[in-house]
Amino acid sequence: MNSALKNQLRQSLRARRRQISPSQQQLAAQQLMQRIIKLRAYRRARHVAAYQASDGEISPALLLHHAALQGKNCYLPRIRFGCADQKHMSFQRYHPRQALRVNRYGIGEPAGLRYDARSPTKLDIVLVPLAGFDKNGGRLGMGGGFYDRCFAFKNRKPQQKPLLIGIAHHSQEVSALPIDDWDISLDVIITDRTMIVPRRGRSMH
Ligand SMILES: Nc1nc2c(c(=O)[nH]1)N(C=O)[C@@H](CNc1ccc(C(=O)N[C@@H](CCC(=O)O)C(=O)O)cc1)CN2
Ligand SMILES: Nc1ncnc2c1ncn2[C@@H]1O[C@H](COP(=O)(O)OP(=O)(O)OP(=O)(O)O)[C@@H](O)[C@H]1O
Repeated sequence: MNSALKNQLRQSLRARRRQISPSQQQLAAQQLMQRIIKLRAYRRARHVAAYQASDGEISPALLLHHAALQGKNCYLPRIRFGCADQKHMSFQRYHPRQALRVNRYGIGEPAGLRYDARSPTKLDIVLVPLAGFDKNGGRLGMGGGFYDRCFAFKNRKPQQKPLLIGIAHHSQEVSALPIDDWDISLDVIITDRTMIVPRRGRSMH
């Protein structure tokens, strides 16, 4: 069963990610930002979504800061649980340094009454968190299916916006992930060491 295999891999990759030292985390975040700001897709983007790093994830905070200074609109995911614990995720407008509220997973998300969400189809680029990735654009997430549901439309029309950029520490690469039908694939993967464009990904330069 894929789900047992995925859970096992997820646990070990998350444990590995949590071992990364604070100084290596800082360096990795800088290297990541330097790589992303060179991309044409980033320079052209008006609406950029990322996430609030947690659990040893590589931090997109420097990049979001850069994006805000460039006058781009920034967004963070906000999760919601509906009837029968149905999981939903939206992208809420975010200004770096804005106060965040911690969700049930201990991850900061935009709070407050202003519900300034933008449709996922109207974002230009999304920096996607992941537990593991492979060179084909395969992604292993945290197991909630939040990103898979939110960007399911990309599986039908891969050329459609937004560009999904998986970001990770290089040590999160695995040779081949178990992939299910519903899994989204990444258009490009950027780590602190490299940029990987899966064969069916769009041209990035
Ligand atoms: N930084 C960040 N934000 C994100 C995600 C992410 O992967 N990274 N998400 C990507 O989807 C969504 C949140 N998804 C998550 C799903 C599971 C767990 C998690 O820690 N699960 C625990 C069990 C917790 C519980 O059920 O009480 C675990 O597996 O140990 C965290 C986030 C939206 N925001
Ligand atoms: N498009 C979808 N529609 C309905 N259910 C889905 C969809 N995508 C994923 N799921 C459900 O979500 C659950 C978790 O999937 P999976 O383990 O692939 O999550 P993940 O990609 O690791 O998580 P995340 O995207 O939150 O980081 C699965 O049980 C799956 O049935």
